[in-house]
Amino acid sequence: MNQFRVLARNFSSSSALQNTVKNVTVIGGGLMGSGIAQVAAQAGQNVTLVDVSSDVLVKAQKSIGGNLSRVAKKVYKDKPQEGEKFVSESLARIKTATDPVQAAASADLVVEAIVENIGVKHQLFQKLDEAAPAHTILASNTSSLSINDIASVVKRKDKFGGLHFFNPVPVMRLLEVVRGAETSDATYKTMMEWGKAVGKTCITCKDTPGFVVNRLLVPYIAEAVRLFERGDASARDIDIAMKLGAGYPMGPLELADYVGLDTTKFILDGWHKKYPQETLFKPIPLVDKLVSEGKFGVKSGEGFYKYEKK
Ligand SMILES: CCCCCCCC(=O)CC(=O)SCCNC(=O)CCNC(=O)[C@H](O)C(C)(C)COP(=O)(O)OP(=O)(O)OC[C@H]1O[C@@H](n2cnc3c(N)ncnc32)[C@H](O)[C@@H]1OP(=O)(O)O
Ligand SMILES: NC(=O)C1=CN([C@@H]2O[C@H](COP(=O)(O)OP(=O)(O)OC[C@H]3O[C@@H](n4cnc5c(N)ncnc54)[C@H](O)[C@@H]3O)[C@@H](O)[C@H]2O)C=CC1
Repeated sequence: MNQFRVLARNFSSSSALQNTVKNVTVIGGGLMGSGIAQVAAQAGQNVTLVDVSSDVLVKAQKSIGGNLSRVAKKVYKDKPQEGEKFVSESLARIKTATDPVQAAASADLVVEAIVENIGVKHQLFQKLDEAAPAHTILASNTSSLSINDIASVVKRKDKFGGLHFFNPVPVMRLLEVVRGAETSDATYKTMMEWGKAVGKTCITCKDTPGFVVNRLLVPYIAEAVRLFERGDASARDIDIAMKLGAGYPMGPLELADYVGLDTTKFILDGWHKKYPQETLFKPIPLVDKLVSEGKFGVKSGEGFYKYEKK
């Protein structure tokens, strides 16, 4: 089913959840945080979007507005006035802030989507744990770090878990709900219900490297780069092969450019350090070279392919 229809259906289906999660604070207003804020606001929740940078928040509001209009054009194709109302009401539900402590004080759920750095995440969660009311659930959108490692600094380990979204958030239909070692049944249930309320299909995974999707995607992308590095096939042909032969929407090298080669390197290096015996996670000289040259993929204008700079 089309994602936009799923969203439309869910605008009215979140009433059961409204008793538990009414106010959501999303920390990190970048690529993922802005998407998470959008889907929560679309589903009728009050959202506070927090970033250290007010410029990022201005940019996030602009991109959310644009993406909401895309949704409205599809869901309210024949009712443009309702579409406009949907956009303005959803936008009005999103407040912005630069102080996570203040923003957590009124939250039922906090979703963290800041930089993928365990030290920075620890500093933030320590503050949030102190500032948020006792009932508040704290969750991380980390793509590669361990939920238990992140949760190690909070007291409320029973109210901590992983909510892993996919890029682009408004379009990708999956949410991975990750239980840490001490996540309670009640917290898990609320996270699953919240995911459904924001229009996602939820799957559950233990706290293992990359959960389901990235555990499979990272070795797949890594093998594609190694294939290209060996000169077995051109980048274009590898991508065409996986799109037309395996039905993927993007080929593996296009996808590596899309998620960022710096991110790919960061994940591989982190996992290699933690699991040195696992050959699938071994560093890839070509990725290291491209990253050292500043070729991160779409965001820098060049990776395996060249892109127009935005
Ligand atoms: C080493 C790896 C390690 C991973 C690192 C960390 C990452 C993670 O933790 C987890 C991840 O996110 S992994 C990445 C997951 N994402 C993917 O695999 C994306 C694959 N690509 C696609 O699905 C489509 O090309 C895509 C949907 C992107 C674009 O589709 P198309 O090529 O058909 O382009 P369009 O025709 O422009 O768009 C299709 C429909 O989607 C709408 N749309 C696109 N972008 C949007 C956005 N940003 N916001 C809202 N709507 C959006 C677009 O309007 C269109 O809608 P329809 O007209 O209804 O089809
Ligand atoms: N980019 C992707 O495809 C995906 C990323 N993720 C994860 O989501 C998280 C965020 O990733 P992106 O949105 O791509 O990053 P991004 O770089 O676009 O956004 C991160 C934002 O966090 C802000 N920030 C940094 N430290 C902060 C702090 N202490 N308090 C408040 N804001 C702070 C930055 O100013 C920046 O705007 C990471 O953990 C990443 O692993 C998960 C799924 C997919």
